[in-house]
Amino acid sequence: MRSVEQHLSAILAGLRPLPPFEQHLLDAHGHFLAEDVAAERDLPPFDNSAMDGYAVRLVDVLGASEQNPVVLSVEQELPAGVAPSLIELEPGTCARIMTGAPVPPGADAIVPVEWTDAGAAAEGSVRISRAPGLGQHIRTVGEDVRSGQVVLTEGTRLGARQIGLLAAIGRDLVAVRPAPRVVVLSTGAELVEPGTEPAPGQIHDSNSFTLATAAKEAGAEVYRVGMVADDGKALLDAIEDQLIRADLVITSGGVSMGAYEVVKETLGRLGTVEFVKVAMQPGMPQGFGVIGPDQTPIFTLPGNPVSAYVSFEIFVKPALRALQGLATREEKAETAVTSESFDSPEGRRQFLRGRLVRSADTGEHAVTRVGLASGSGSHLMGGLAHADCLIVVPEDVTRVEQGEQVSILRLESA
Ligand SMILES: Nc1nc2c(c(=O)[nH]1)N[C@H]1C(S)=C(S)[C@@H](COP(=O)(O)OP(=O)(O)OC[C@H]3O[C@@H](n4cnc5c(N)ncnc54)[C@H](O)[C@@H]3O)O[C@H]1N2
Ligand code: MOO
Repeated sequence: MRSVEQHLSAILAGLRPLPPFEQHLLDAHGHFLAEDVAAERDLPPFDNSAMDGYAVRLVDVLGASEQNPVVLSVEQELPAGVAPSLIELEPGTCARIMTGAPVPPGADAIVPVEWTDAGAAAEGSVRISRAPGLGQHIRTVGEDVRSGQVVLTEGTRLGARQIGLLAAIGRDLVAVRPAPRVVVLSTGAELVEPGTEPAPGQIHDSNSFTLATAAKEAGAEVYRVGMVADDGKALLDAIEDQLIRADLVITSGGVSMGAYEVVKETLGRLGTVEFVKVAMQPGMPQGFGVIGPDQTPIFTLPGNPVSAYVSFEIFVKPALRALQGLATREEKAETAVTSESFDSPEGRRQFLRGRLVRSADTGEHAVTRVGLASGSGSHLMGGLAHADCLIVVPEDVTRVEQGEQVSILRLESA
């Protein structure tokens, strides 16, 4: 049997990041940057006012107070957007200025309009009753971002705040990784679509829904094909039809030891997909390889619903990250104290469904505690839906006692 690490390494060795492409800002949203972005100009690009008020020479207004106001003649009018042909502020004068307007040469502080009579007393002059500090209310050139500074690094996911920064420094196009296009199909003669009444012996296909939405949560663009009959030709035809729009294919079912293991039998014959046993529970029977003219990677996950999901978390998610040019796992290893005792199979890494327990009094947990969300059966979907982490029990541990530290992997929810 292969270890989890050996199988993951074998998978990652066969994957390259998808080629980057240039996108307009709005379309780049949600994608990962494929370049370091440096600012081509300073931000703010020029000294400008943070207040509606009056640009002054500080020496002219020092000591101004309600009792001893200073009166200055208003020689300039500076709305935001004025051309930079600014005139030097003469001593004893000031400029009426709006928020965002460039500060004229000579001015070294802004008096907010609230500290003045707004020119009410006499035409062409303003009465100032309070002095600002040196440079007060002036936003200086480059104080936010310097020209040449790297503002966002490769691998950053572009959300609203990052897109806003790119726009602020004047970028309209950025190189990003495309969302991997993932095709999901399920095999099994017993499967029917949700919303239809299963005949005796039939069950609803849940794997293709779990896997499609998990792939979407991991940043993929997903095509759920649904169910394919347990027939080798139908399976190959369905996969070949889909390859045109796939950067990655995921199947579930048909990979263990049964008499009708269509995936294993059909893809095994191609010689490019390897079927192995991995020392884990759930998720022991695994397949990975490439298929078609473009050597599209394909995962053949086990059919048991929890096995398929755990296999996705442990193997497919890192692969989707690799296709997007990212390090394989984002999360740091965490630990928690178990509130229950349980057994674990020898020689296999067990991934149990866990639920973090919040302390009733504070709502905080200085020590993270975790309980079981369900038993370890690979068919128990109810418990999986209520889990918020996987408890990871090493291969050589067969018993965990209540109160012991265990490793956990947090599960994301939409
Ligand atoms: N003799 C052995 N039997 C089994 C072994 C083994 O080593 N020797 N391994 C077991 C383990 S572990 C797993 S996991 C499963 C893997 O089975 P397959 O990948 O071949 O999947 P199926 O046989 O098609 O289905 C297994 C189980 O899951 C249900 N299923 C399948 N697809 C779906 C779906 N899309 N939605 C919901 N449920 C699905 C299916 O009905 C079966 O109950 O093999 C064990 N057996
Ligand atoms: O290894 Mo299977 O995936 O436990 O149910």
